[in-house]
Amino acid sequence: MKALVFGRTGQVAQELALLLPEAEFLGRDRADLTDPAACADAIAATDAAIVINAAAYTAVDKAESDADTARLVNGAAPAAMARAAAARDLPFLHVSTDYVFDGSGTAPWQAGDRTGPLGVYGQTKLEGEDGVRAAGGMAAILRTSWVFSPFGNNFVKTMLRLGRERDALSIVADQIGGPTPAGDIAAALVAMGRQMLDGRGIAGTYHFAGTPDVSWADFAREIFRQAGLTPKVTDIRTVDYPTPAKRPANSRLDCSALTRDYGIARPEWTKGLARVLTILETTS
Ligand SMILES: NC(=O)C1=CN([C@@H]2O[C@H](COP(=O)(O)OP(=O)(O)OC[C@H]3O[C@@H](n4cnc5c(N)ncnc54)[C@H](OP(=O)(O)O)[C@@H]3O)[C@@H](O)[C@H]2O)C=CC1
Ligand SMILES: Cc1cn([C@H]2C[C@H](O)[C@@H](COP(=O)(O)OP(=O)(O)O[C@H]3O[C@@H](C)C(=O)[C@@H](O)[C@H]3O)O2)c(=O)[nH]c1=O
Ligand SMILES: [Mg+2]
Repeated sequence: MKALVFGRTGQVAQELALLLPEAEFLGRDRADLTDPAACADAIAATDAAIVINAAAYTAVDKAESDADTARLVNGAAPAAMARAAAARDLPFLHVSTDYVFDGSGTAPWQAGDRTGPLGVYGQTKLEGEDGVRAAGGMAAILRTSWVFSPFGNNFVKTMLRLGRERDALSIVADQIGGPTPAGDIAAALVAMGRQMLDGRGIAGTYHFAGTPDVSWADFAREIFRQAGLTPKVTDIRTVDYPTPAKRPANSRLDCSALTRDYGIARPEWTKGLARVLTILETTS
């Protein structure tokens, strides 16, 4: 699939590179998302058949004190990309987050549910979504959650480091969501892209997360179990782990629309975790 991908070093971008060696990946040096017009120019000039945005400002706490940058990268740039793609009739795939929701209740969120971001990251990601939806064209937004991979920074790699350093860890147990392997996100994007290029795509906002839903503490326990590490994990509440940005308590995503419209099912994240641990073992 001849794709133009924004992002080169990120988790999803690196997994996309494994699936799409023929695609073109634009790093920060080729397209800086703080310059939305430059992103639009790259799309205007491309000979690719489809555009994927896998870049974002993902430092959730740092965004609280760096809102202007986060707003350009997560808000203005995806909007400009979507307009440029629509102007050329190119399908556009964009990735978003569970953090657009306020985390209330316990029911899995549907794509059309009321949003209510609790912090700057979620707010700016929502602005990006709104810009993509307003641009029209064959655009799909894939909201996902709790992404992990062998690449970059993520909760799995943090836990492996802390689990080797410490005998005991305190992990929040009142935030519930679906950990999602970046490799499965990349595969979902490729499958959606192919269906769009075949004329079978449906524009809209979709959810995609690994199953089952768990707390961060339970996620940590499974990481340690599979990795053969034995730190004691204590459940704590969000109020006992203060952070600059507030995070949603309920991040459960209802992913059934993606299965209905694109035939893509929720991946079992324990399997993706095993693959990630194998890759990390053989590369470290
Ligand atoms: N990580 C997660 O847990 C989750 C992520 N998502 C979403 O999934 C998508 C992919 O995330 P993920 O792969 O984890 O992201 P990463 O944090 O792994 O990577 C982010 C990427 O964006 C790039 N980037 C950041 N700022 C700029 C900029 N100004 N110009 C150009 N590139 C920039 C980074 O480049 P560089 O290396 O140069 O900084 C990096 O390649 C994003 O849309 C994110 O919001 C959704 C839910 C959960
Ligand atoms: C390291 C650590 C974290 N935690 C908590 C903090 C937080 O609530 C949770 C996860 O920590 P993180 O810093 O990985 O969380 P965070 O960076 O907020 O992860 C989010 O990233 C963005 C990009 C998304 O889009 C979200 O889907 C989500 O994946 O674990 C502990 O309770 N104890 C610990 O020792
Ligand atoms: Mg983080």
